[in-house]
This record gives sequence, C-alpha cells and structure tokens, in this order.
Amino acid sequence: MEFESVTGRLREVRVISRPTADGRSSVTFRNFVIEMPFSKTVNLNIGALLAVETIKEGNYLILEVADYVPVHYGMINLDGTIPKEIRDQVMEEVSKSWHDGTSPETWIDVFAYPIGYLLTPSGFKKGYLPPLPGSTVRIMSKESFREFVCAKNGVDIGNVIGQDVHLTIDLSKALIYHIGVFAFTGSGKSNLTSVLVRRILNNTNAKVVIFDISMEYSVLLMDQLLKHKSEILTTERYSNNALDFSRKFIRTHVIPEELEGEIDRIKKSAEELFITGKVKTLYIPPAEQTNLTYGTLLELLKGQINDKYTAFAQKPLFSVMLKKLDILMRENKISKDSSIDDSLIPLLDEIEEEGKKAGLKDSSSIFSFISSLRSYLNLEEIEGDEYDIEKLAIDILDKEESSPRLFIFELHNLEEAREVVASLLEEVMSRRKRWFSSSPILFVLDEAQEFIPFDTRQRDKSELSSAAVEKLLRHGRKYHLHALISTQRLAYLNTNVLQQLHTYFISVLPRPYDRQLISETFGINDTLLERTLDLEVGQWLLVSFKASLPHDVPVFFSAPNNLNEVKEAFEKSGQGDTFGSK
Ligand SMILES: Nc1ncnc2c1ncn2[C@@H]1O[C@H](COP(=O)(O)OP(=O)(O)OP(=O)(O)O)[C@@H](O)[C@H]1O
Repeated sequence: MEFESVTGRLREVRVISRPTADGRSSVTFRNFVIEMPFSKTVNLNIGALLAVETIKEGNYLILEVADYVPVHYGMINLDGTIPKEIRDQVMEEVSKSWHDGTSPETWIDVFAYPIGYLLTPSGFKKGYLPPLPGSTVRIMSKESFREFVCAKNGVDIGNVIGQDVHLTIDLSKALIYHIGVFAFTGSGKSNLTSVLVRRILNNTNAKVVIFDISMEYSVLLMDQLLKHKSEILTTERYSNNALDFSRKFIRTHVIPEELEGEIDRIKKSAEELFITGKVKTLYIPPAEQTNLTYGTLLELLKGQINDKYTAFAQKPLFSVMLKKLDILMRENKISKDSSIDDSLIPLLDEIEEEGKKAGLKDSSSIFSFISSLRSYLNLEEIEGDEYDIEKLAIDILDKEESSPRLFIFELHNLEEAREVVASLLEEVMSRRKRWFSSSPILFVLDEAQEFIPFDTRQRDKSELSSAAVEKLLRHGRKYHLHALISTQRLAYLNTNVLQQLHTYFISVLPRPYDRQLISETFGINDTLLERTLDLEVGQWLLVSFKASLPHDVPVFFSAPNNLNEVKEAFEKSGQGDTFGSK
C-alpha cells in the first residue's frame, strides 16, 4: 500500500445520532476529525481514502473524506462578543497567513468516516477496530486508490473526481443486483442511463428493454439501435412510408440542444430503422379484454366442485381435472398468472375420455366446460397474427445470437404504459420460469415513481405495474432478469424496493428526506451525502453493496457525455462506416 507524503493526526471521534427519515427510530454515525497541515497543494479531496492506526498492531482503519475545512488558531474563539475592531484586525492577519502558507497556526480539519474496511498485514478485510487518537493518518496514493476502488478488467464509466483515475466497474455483477439512478430533474439521469446501456450492450451479453415514457431514448441511443439487432416498439400505426415515419419521429421525440445540428442525420437514421424493419407496432388488446389465466381456471374448477347444482356424478371428474391441472402447473413451473395455452389440450382430451368411459351424457356440464375452454384456446390462435406482448416476450427471451438485443418501448400514455409494463414483465417472468436460461435481460424503468409509486391506485393501473416491478426486483435475480430504475423523487417511490438494489448512482437530491433515506438504506454518512448537493450536471456518487466494485466504497465521479458518443458515431458513419449495422 502506498501513501502520499503528507500525514495528519486523528484528533477527535464524534458520534452523531438523528431520527430516521420516517421518524420511527434513530441512526448513529461515527465522524472522525483529523488535523492535516495546511497547504494549497495537498492532494486531498472529498472521497479520498485515509488509513489510521488502530488498537490492534499492524491493523489500519480505512476512512473516507467527507469534508475538509481550513482552520486558523486565531479565529477559534472569534465570535460576536469580541469587539468589532479587534475582530477585523484578527481576520486581516488570518487572511494574510493563508497566502504565505507557513503560519504554524493554520491547519486543515478533515472530517472522515469509517467505510467498514481494515488494512491488515494480510490485505484488506471487512471490519472495524477503534483507531488510536493522536496517531498518524495517511492519505492513500492515487495508485493504491485505483487498486482498492476500481474493478480489475472492469468497464470505464467516467473519471473519479479529484483523483485523475478512470472509474472501472464490474458491469455484469452490477446488473445482477439491480441498479438505481437517483437525481433531481436535469442532473443527467437519462445521460447516465444511456451511457450504462451502451456499455452493457457492448461489454456483456445482456439484452436491454427500455420503457420510455419521455420519448428520448431512441435519439440518445440511435447509433446503438442501428449497430445492434434492435426494435423500437410503439402502439402507433404508421403508413408504409419511411419518409413519413422519419418526419413524425423528429416531431414526437426529444432532440437535445446539442444534437440540433444533427437533425438530418437523425432523420436519415430513423428512415434506416424503419426500412430495416426495426420499428414495430405492438397490438395491445382493449383494457376490458382480459386473458383467462391458470389461476382463474383453478378457481372455476373449485367453484364447480363446491357448487351444489353440479351433478353428483360429475364432481369426482372435476376433482380429477383439478388435481391433474395442479400437476401440470407444477411440472411445467406454470404460475397462476400465466394465460392458459395449448399445454392444456392433452389434459382436456384425457378428462373428456374419462367422462365418456364413465358414461356421462354428451350434454353434461363437464363436456360443455371443456368445449368452451377449447373455443377460447382456438380464439387465441386466430388473434395471434399481430405482434403482441406474448410475441415480444418470446423475442426478448430468444437466446439465438441473431435475435434482437435492444428494445425501446415508446409509451405516451401513462396508464397504458403501466399495463404494458405489468403484462410484459409477467409474461417474461412466467416464461423464464418454464424455460430457464441464464442469459441476462435488463429492464430499464425511467421515471420509476410512475410505475412503482408510494401510493398505488387501482384506477390508474399503478397497482398492476407496482406488483410486477416489485416481483422483478425481489425474484428476478434467480432468473437472470434485472432492473435499472431511475427517479427524481425517492419520496414518491415505493421504498420497499430500495433494499433490492445493490448499485446506486446518486446526484443532486435537494430534499433532505431523499438523502436521508439513502444514507439509512446504505449506512452512508450524512456528511458525505450532503456533498452530493455540490455536484454538477453529469457528476455522480456511486454506492455499491457487493456489486459493481471490489470493495464497498462510495465514489464520486464524472460520467461521460452520452451525446458526444452519439455524435462520434454519426461522424464515423458520415465517413462511410455504417455503425456496423445489423
Ligand atoms: N456527463 C455529462 N456531461 C455533459 N453533459 C451532460 C452530462 N450529463 C448530462 N448532461 C447534460 O445535461 C442535460 C440534462 O441531462 P439529462 O436529460 O440526462 O437529465 P435528466 O436528469 O434525465 O433530466 P430529466 O429528469 O428532466 O429527464 C442534457 O443537456 C445533457 O446533455
């Protein structure tokens, strides 16, 4: 381990408690105050890592800098009780001393907190040991910082602020444990999400499905749509004319100011997407038309068994049917929410055969019941020509290398968007359970508070989407189905899901409640989260819990500008390189 030449000393340990954001309990943070010599050139930044001797020989506690302030001895007790003239004189002297830089009365108070790691003779270990007050505190060198913080052979997602180090993360692992992007509007959420999506497409084998209610991702990822096998899904119908499509595309999509000079290229690219069949209209059945699910069928059978008007001789056969249905569902891992399908037909044949053998009349209610189920299944087949949720789910789950990798689902209508999210997630999850595969799929939910709101209402369909997204976050990992959720207000989100996310990207969150919630969920010091208020557009705090990084260290970094990457791709395509179009 290498350190900077400047060292400091541990002066104080402060324990700070405050009520939790919901006011139900309290949280406690340990803050350490370290004195460092004052210098304008010291390599000390928010997020720098420090090592301090502990009570156990050879073991150092690792601290992260959350804030630092220059201090002058002459001003410690300089308050309003001192006459103004004297105050002015003292401040004048103090102000000069910063510039000559040699005053023995100046130093830097560094506020740092333990991040849960010890440097031991055998390397880094998780843990905490009390540090020795008054002992030496060292600053980790740039090289050691890189080794401790960044993922080896990881994917570059920007630059660590103040360290001149490229931040590399383990993207595949980040995916596994779901990702959250939280920041106030205009802080760069869509930009970061697009950067992450393009890195995922180019560095992993994951497929990505984006639910876009702001109509921005088809432009932000235009080069990726052209480069990879992809689909833009819409509920609108277009005439069979690429020019009409591209004109409408420009009118209906958000074109960032920085890309206004590229309108012609965007138009041309939209035409190319249309001509190559990458724009698909999705058929969504009318809201009232609900599919008959296995769960409903179970209920119907139970109803027949318990109904006093069901003929006595038929009741055992309904019970056999119920039992066989249960076996079929268990053997094929069919969930109650799945729509009934052709796998039911052998069971219907069998029961019909049994009924005939038992000598039941043709007009028996069990035969009518079976026959109406057959009509329903036939009807489903007839409707099957349109590109619908079921076919889309099949494309998303397709493991063939030639199958699409990027799906951008453009949904203007919020209620419809919630319904689509719910039905697509249910369909994909139930199919994955039946035909397991380990190829990862990432679902991106922008404006996640619209799909998993704190307050769900049946009327606006948020109950449906909330249940489906919660299920994806809780159980998706087992089936290699993952989520990236992005929101501007945590207070409006169903916060039960926060624990399921192991990688957080946080930028400016002006409301204290939102910051407190994050600091409690992840055990990050409040002082460090307060620093996110100083972040500029495109700067982020990355917090990972056993996911993106080799050690759980909160890191401040600047993300690349996604639009530069789009522009670069446009420029290359202008020089004859055609995005490697598929
Ligand atoms: N890393 C970055 N480098 C340079 N510019 C950036 C960066 N991130 C975002 N920006 C710019 O900041 C502006 C806002 O970004 P973006 O649309 O991604 O924010 P947002 O948080 O998604 O906003 P909203 O909540 O309104 O959708 C855009 O013009 C974008 O180009």
